[in-house]
Amino acid sequence: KNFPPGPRAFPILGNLLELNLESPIADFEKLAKRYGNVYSLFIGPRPVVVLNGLQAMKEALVNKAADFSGRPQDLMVNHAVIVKAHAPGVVLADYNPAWKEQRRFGLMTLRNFGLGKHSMEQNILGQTRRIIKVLEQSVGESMDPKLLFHNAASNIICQVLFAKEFDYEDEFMKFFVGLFHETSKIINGRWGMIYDSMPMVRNLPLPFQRAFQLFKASHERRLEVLAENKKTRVPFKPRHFIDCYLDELDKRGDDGSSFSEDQLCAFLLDLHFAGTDTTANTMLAAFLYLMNYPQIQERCQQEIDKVMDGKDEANFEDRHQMPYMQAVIHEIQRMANTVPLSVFHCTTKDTEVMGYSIPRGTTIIPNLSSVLSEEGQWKIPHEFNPENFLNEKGEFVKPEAFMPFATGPRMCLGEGLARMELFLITVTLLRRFKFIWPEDAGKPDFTPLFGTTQTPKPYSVKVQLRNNEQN
Ligand code: HEM
Repeated sequence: KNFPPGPRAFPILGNLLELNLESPIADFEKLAKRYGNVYSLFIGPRPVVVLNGLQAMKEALVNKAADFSGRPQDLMVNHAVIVKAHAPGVVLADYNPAWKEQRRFGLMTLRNFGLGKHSMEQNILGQTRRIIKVLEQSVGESMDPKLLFHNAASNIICQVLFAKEFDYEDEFMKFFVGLFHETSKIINGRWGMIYDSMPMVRNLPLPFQRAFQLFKASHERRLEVLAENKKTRVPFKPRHFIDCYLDELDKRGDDGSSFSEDQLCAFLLDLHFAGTDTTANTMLAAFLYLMNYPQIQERCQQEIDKVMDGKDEANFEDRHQMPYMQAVIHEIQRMANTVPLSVFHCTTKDTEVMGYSIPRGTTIIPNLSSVLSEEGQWKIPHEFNPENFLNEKGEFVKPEAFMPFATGPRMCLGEGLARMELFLITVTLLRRFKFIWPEDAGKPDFTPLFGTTQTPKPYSVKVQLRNNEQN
């Protein structure tokens, strides 16, 4: 009763046949025009409510945060990623004291382990130097930057988690970057939909079993990393996230808290997965736009040259002197729309949003995409234009509708790290190179490939060394 309106559902598949599963974003937009900013759908037998626009998003995720911050528990992603049921990690954990405890620990540890401090900057700049080396070898030639950014993002988070970086050809690196890529495709694709809609097929030897195998194998690898670190660990002299977590376990003993080695293993995967694909795909979008808007790229470089004059390396504080660069990076995030439907939420009790009643246990899709291009919230909602983040004095301003990291208590835990990466990598690369869209590349296609994390269609870059003093 008083459930949000939506299209009529068919048995078994619900509304799946009406959605373009290659990318349902445009269909979601059409449905909002027809039914309003809060509407319902059936994904298979499961009712879901889609939230669109800033007002609905704020009412649900911020004002009624406790009602809307659960996570659905019986999707393929839960079954595949969570190898031990009692240790769900953070991303997929339901809204409960265990999640809160783990999240608080994660945030605090990321902060203490150098966010905003020198060590995290050095970590990011170190990986950027590796990118530079590869790009220098390709001056004048076209090259696909995809793995470059994935490897860099993976190494940055591995440094935080267990103080290790890997060669791009290393088996461990290839395994994890491949795991993220392959399992996202399965979970977000047709096989994931079939698994979620038809419980009777779940045990059949269908292609989605591959995702289960890969996550199990990744669990074994995480156990190996943990065992290796335990051999050299000195209690209460933490070197990285794993040590901090083990110290916390020692401190707590058997206090009945949610801390355990299994939880640590789940947390490692969460941070590695969530911290790799998101940042790397945003970086890919960044260079796609910068190459195809050469005047914007040049204006960034002028600002960078001015602020960096006489300095060897950028630091995160430099952003305050670079309003244009800040505007460009935020505009890239707005257009990249990297996590378009957030991570699905779930209601924790019977509740209401925008006047509609939503029963407990309803899956909620926060359509972040709808807010990032919402008319009325942006000066130029449907175009790539840094003016969206600049006032008349040329100062950087961040509109409330900028929520690529979502909002509310479940908001991205890695926002601080991600923002630092996007700034330092982009500024450092733009200072050294001019990025050119290859002559034979045809017209750019900005429409991303859909997924929990969207990525630009494959493309190539060409770089030229810039003639500043640094070169
Ligand atoms: C541009 C980069 C990134 C974007 C756009 C992004 C976006 C998001 C979004 C939309 C969510 C879902 C929030 C919700 O459920 O309401 C999320 C959750 C999360 N992100 Fe990120 N993220 C990025 C980078 C990172 C990085 C670098 C890390 C790791 C250090 C990270 C770790 C997490 C975790 C652990 C969660 C789950 C939080 C929870 O459930 O409490 N993310 N992120």
